[in-house]
Amino acid sequence: MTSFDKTQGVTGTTILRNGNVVLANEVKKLDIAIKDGKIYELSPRIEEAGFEEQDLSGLYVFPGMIDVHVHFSEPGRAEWEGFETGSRMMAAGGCTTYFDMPLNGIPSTITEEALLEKAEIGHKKSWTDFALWGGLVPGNLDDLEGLANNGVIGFKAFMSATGNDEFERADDKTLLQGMKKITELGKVLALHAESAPITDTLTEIKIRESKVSADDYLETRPILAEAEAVERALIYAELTGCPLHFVHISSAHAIEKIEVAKKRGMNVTVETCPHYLLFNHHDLIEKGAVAKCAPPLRLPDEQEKLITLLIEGKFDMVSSDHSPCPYDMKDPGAHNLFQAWGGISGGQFTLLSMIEIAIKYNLPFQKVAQLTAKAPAERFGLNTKGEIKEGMDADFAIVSLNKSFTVNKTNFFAKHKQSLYMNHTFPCSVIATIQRGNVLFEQNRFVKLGAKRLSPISI
Ligand SMILES: NC(=O)NC(NC(N)=O)C(=O)[O-]
Ligand SMILES: [Zn+2]
Ligand SMILES: [Zn+2]
Repeated sequence: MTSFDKTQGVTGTTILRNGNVVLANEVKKLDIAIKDGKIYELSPRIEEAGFEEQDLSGLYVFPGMIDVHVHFSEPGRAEWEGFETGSRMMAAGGCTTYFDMPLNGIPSTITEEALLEKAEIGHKKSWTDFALWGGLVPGNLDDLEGLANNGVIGFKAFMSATGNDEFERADDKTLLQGMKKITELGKVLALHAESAPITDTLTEIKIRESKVSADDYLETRPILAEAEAVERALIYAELTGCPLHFVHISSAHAIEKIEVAKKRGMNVTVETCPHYLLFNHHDLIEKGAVAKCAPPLRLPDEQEKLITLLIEGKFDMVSSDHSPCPYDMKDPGAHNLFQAWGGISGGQFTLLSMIEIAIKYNLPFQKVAQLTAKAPAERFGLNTKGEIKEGMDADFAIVSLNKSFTVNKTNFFAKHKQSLYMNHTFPCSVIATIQRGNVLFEQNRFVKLGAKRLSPISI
């Protein structure tokens, strides 16, 4: 079993030998020389005096995952997750950079002051590099410039209820004015695209009629609610020229609309999450609140459509949307699903999920690397990350296909151990995670190094 030398420092000089390296266009057996945290050389056989060596025969070397969508809820609700456990969990899943969302923490990241406070906490506690989203909410239009000047990776707004009193959804006027400003600031606006009028109205009716089962929950968030919001947002983006990123898209209908916009040359990207690909509405019925999210897990036929769209390259990237909460907010015995927290806890499993899907559907591993690292880096301006090539940061996820991984309470490193993924067996496992040339995680052992907050170099 490969055991990494954890003593090497940032200036560590190491050759990772014989790994199956997942490049942008192929997987190739190569040596990787690391020097001063960068990929110094890539070639079939490297001879460098004085370099440490690690043999990676039989293992796969992916670019460290860049997860653009997590909620660590700190400051203010660190007991929900927090930077310390959240980022450590991500490292255990082969993730070397994450973008933390502006809501669920208190205060929300909707002012310059809140951003700087959160950045300081992240610098102290994060196990991996990270970036921070700013929020667009009613009334913070004048804060957007300060947030942009202090390096937010982009802005996030909700078109439906957020589940969070401290972060209001954006009404149409806020959306339009915000898009105009965000265009001027040269940033991207990420959107939770579900129609508030549709979801709120259908929810009120169900609650009034005391119909609060899993099926009732699904009926309150129909695919049309997502399609309508996507359509409206695309029209506003056409009006304002605002670059858009749709988060956690869950339906083929929404993708149809996004594809038309892309073909018309609009600046729009779209993500989905592994839970929409690996699970479906029957898991909500069977497992209850741990499977509750918004948009909801869809019926099996929609799940199949999403997998087909993924294989066809219609999703730009995949993120976890890790949105955990304290145990009692996901009470498995909750008779009223509507009262349970909406969010899937599983940030550790995105890369493993994508490799599972790649193996099952014969998707080349370079496509997995595109979805989990290259596309996020390119979309959000991280120009030293996202691909294994000379000069880039030495960020890697070392994966074994010869060792399966069954999720349990000891190998799932989130703060709260309830998860939709509990007892799920992946056909692969993360052997080690390396950040800028240093071993962060290896076989359930962690090494704390010190993280960098990233701001986009250019969009
Ligand atoms: N406040 C949240 O964490 N919401 C999240 N919850 C989900 N997806 O169920 C989200 O991304 O919308
Ligand atoms: Zn959302
Ligand atoms: Zn989210």
